Amino acid sequence: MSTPLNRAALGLPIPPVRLVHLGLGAFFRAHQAWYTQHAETDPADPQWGYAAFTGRSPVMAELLAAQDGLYTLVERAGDGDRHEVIGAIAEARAAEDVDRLRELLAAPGTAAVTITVTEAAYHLGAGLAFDPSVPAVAAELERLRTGAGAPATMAGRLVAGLDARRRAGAGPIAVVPCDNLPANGTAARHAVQGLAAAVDPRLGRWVEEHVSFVSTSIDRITPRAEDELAETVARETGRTDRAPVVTEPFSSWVLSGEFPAGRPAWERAGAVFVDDIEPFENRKLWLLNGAHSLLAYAGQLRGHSTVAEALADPDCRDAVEAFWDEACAHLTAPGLALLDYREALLERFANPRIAHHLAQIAVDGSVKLPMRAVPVLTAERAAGRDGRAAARMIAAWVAFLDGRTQVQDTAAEQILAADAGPDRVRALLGLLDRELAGQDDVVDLITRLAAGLAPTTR
Ligand SMILES: NC(=O)c1ccc[n+]([C@@H]2O[C@H](COP(=O)([O-])OP(=O)(O)OC[C@H]3O[C@@H](n4cnc5c(N)ncnc54)[C@H](O)[C@@H]3O)[C@@H](O)[C@H]2O)c1
Ligand SMILES: O=P(O)(O)OC[C@@H](O)[C@@H](O)[C@H](O)[C@H](O)CO
Repeated sequence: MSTPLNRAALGLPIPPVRLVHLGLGAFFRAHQAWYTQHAETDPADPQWGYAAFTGRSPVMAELLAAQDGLYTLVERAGDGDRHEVIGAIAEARAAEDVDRLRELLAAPGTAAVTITVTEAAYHLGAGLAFDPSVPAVAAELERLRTGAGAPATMAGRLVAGLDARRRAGAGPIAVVPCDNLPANGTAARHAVQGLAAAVDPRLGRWVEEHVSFVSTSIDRITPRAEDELAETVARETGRTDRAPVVTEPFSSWVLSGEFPAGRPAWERAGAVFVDDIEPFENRKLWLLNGAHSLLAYAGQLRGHSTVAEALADPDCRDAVEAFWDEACAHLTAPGLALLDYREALLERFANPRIAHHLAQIAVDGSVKLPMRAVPVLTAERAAGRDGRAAARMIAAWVAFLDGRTQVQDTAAEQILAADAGPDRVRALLGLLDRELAGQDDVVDLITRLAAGLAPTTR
């Protein structure tokens, strides 16, 4: 018989809320919440707690609220599992509870807001810039200006909360995006400050002066939990947990920026604070996430369903190694230890006990490939080479999309509307990078590579 998961039974105090999170998904619970718990000096008297809001569906908030914000983090190594109850979430809230978000941000004790809402949810335009003509942004602007309807996007909700903080005179705060975007602090600033300024220039100026947007490079492979995880946890721990998370043992967090209202001592848990984050970001986004996207499309075309399966296929593995060779030519900062990094990635990807589904990684390719394939392809071309390994990632995406009637992508409409004729590759490439789409030799190369990757040639 298993026992319920609650604070009274485990003798776990509720930490005071001094942090807010937007996007209560698996990664936040495996990463930022874990770092926060491990930053405490006295687990019996924690100093930093989270109020965490879902991004869309309220389900995770309901599940966690029913177990006092507690959940089991399963660290899954190749040779076994380690279970830990995480207590850093003091409050779990539905995304719609914007009144509570306003209240929390208006409190001077709230020091930082972390974010994991997926790359697409920043709703940025070309060059990751603020663009009021993006439909989700235009609709949010209308709601915020007229008050007709509650804010419904990450940036809109944050702008509403920051406005409450300004009115309360609660002082400066840090915003810490933890999504896989390059210069994610700048991207978050564009999304939030851009929207604030468009709603009210005074609010825009306040955000500029009082909000520190911290850039981060975040890493811990955290796949969607399998249905049977709750059962396994009950068997192993003797506790009923309706919201466990599975993750790998490895974790890394590199941050760059100011925390004007303080922060947990995340460095106690291994976080690293740097002045120049770009080389770390590019190493992670190109080598890890780039390889993931390549495997997601090329691997599924060859009939594989997980990262480990695809990596075991020599054809996919060679494509990854070739892409890494190209990317590494442009990772020239000292101290990146690229050979060790690549070796460690191969080991992490091959973890046979982590079922990281390629279908999950394949979502939103139109948003991810501009950060994972395009920079390497562009850099290779600038160096006088054709960038064929990076082009192959794009070709695999094109071949993967071929003939589909449904696509999980924020640009699904444009993808499905792309003409099936000779201009198809150019149209799809145009969704990733307009300049590359204007270059005939790039379009030809991707067309040829895609033809060689079609599922029928498996
Ligand atoms: N899972 C990982 O291994 C990992 C590692 C590093 C970084 N990340 C970053 O974290 C993000 C979330 O990953 P996850 O594993 O937690 O996914 P998840 O599906 O478990 O959670 C996603 C969260 O984002 C919210 N969300 C999704 N679309 C949204 C939208 N349009 N507007 C507002 N909120 C939205 C969801 O409601 C949910 O709270 C990734 O997209 C990535 O940028 C993930
Ligand atoms: O989370 P996404 O959708 O941005 O990308 C899918 C994976 O590449 C990603 O989740 C990695 O597993 C993660 O970035 C590892 O730290």
